Amino acid sequence: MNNIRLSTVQQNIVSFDDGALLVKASAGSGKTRVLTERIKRLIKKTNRKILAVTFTNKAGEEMKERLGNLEGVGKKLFVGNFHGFCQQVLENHGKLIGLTNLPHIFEDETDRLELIAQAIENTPSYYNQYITLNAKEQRELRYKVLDFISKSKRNLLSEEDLLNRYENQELVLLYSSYQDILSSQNAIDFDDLILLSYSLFIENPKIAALYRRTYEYICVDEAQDLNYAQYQLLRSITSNEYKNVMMVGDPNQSIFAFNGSSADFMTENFVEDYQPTVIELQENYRSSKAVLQAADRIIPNTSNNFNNTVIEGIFEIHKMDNEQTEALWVSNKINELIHLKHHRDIEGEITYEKIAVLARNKYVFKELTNVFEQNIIPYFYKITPGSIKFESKLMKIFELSFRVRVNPKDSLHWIKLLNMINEKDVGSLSDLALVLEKNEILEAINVILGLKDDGSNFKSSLEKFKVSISENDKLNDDNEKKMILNDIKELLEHWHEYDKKTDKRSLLQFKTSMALGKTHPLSQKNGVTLSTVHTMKGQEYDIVFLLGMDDETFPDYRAIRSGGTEMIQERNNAYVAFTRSKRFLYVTWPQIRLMPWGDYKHRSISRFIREMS
Ligand SMILES: Nc1ncnc2c1ncn2[C@@H]1O[C@H](COP(=O)(O)OP(=O)(O)OP(=O)(O)O)[C@@H](O)[C@H]1O
Repeated sequence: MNNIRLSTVQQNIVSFDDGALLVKASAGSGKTRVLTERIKRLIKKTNRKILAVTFTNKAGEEMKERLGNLEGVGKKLFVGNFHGFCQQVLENHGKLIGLTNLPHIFEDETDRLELIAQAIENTPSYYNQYITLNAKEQRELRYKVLDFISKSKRNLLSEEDLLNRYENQELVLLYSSYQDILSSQNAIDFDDLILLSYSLFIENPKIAALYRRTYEYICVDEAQDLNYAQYQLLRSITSNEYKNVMMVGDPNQSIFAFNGSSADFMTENFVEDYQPTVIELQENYRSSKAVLQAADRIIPNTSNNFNNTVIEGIFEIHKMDNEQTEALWVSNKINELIHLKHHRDIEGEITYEKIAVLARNKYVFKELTNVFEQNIIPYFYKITPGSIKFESKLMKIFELSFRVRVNPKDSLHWIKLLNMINEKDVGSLSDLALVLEKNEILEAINVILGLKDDGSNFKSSLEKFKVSISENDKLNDDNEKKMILNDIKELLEHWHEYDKKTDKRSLLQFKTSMALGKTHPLSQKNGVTLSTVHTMKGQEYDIVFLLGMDDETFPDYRAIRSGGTEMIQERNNAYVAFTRSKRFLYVTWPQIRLMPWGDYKHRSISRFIREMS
């Protein structure tokens, strides 16, 4: 990797000095590569710091890994996503906006929806209508309110702005009620992290100036994914006189519009506000000719130079009778490739780890995983890093108790905990320990009560707990025991990741780091990767299967209904899927699909594929 010779255009980006820079780069053109090389150079050059914003923790970690043990990396560079950066801003200066205790993050959507239900209950005018609705309508309404709150925050609107702007004052009342509940539990959501940091910079220009002085250079990767709040946050730090901002992105890979992202912040606002030098990177270094020609038929003229590509590669489209035959075909093809071992287009031996199966949504994998299990093909789901999703009941109880331990005001999870163990009228974790009979639940609670705030006995306590569970003869459900042990192992892996990256440890900070997805072990798992396209952003595999390319699955039926931006995003999504492949790309679609409500439906080929021919 380090021996790669950069092209002249890539070199120009790496050696770019002061001023604003916009790098518009198509898929596989080496964006991440040049960004890393430029940061490497700037670290050596500057006495101050560099802020590198990535959109996924994985991208950040990869960047750190590529920078290796270069002197100064630890001290001179902040790499992370916006949420991680804001968390640090609030940790250091939150007091200035009244945050005496650092709030806890409620990262799960299901938790936030529950708070919405509480907020509705607290708002009588709304509640009276709400209870007349059926369960499905109530659920839709909770989502609608959550969406309204999230959108308002992403547009940096204060409650006062909302009151002036919206006729539907009840929605605004719900917003206030939701915020009150959050703050009574000393909690915030992800959108608040950005909103609060933005307010902090706007209300305290001296702090913004301090950040300007601290960070001599700011680099934003995947800048096509910026949303309004993130862009304004950057503006609030940089103000008008600061120009050393670099943005790198690809408008054709913009696929998060549903989160308020738009490539316009990079291609229009940034250009207008900072007047950057613009450099385009178009040569694709990743993919074979076959893959590039196919991608070019999804979105034409993105990477013009594929005629120079020497590796031929494979692109095939296969029509299947139904989902079973589709899954079987993929599984057989994988076996065939594995047995082949070598192919002149692929460097090294063909292994399961070089293969990914992508789909528009995770439901498409159902048949495939059955067939993989029967044919003993190892696989794993790639998930967006976040908190651990424990499988065993005991560790779910552990997790709820841990949340309450680090945030005693967290009544949402406290009530969930009591419901889960059928207890009521208990006020605290230590009281709970007094009323529980002697079993593994009590043991879990005692482990949590025994943890020191600075986390110094976290590892040893969890290891002891693990031994005790494995020796517990009363746990006679072998499956549950296995799940508990797996869950503890996973928790310890997260602790390990946290521990190795942190100097000043604490239980609270560990919980926050998990919520921010910073503690996910990066190690590649064994087997074929299954992933939705959104989760596969920025990754590459030698062999890619794109499963379920029937119309209304990909593009998604809702996008077809809405048209406009949503369909552009769907096409971008297909483009991202195609360009993840380095060498071989196989697209499949079933002519009959089992629908979620239980009947079979005839399908036609995805319009994106049909239009290619
Ligand atoms: N000058 C070069 N010569 C050879 N290979 C290169 C060169 N630049 C980049 N590459 C390789 O091309 C591939 C794509 O690079 P990288 O991941 O940086 O691209 P990207 O633009 O970030 O991709 P995407 O946006 O599609 O995720 C990598 O395998 C990288 O090592």
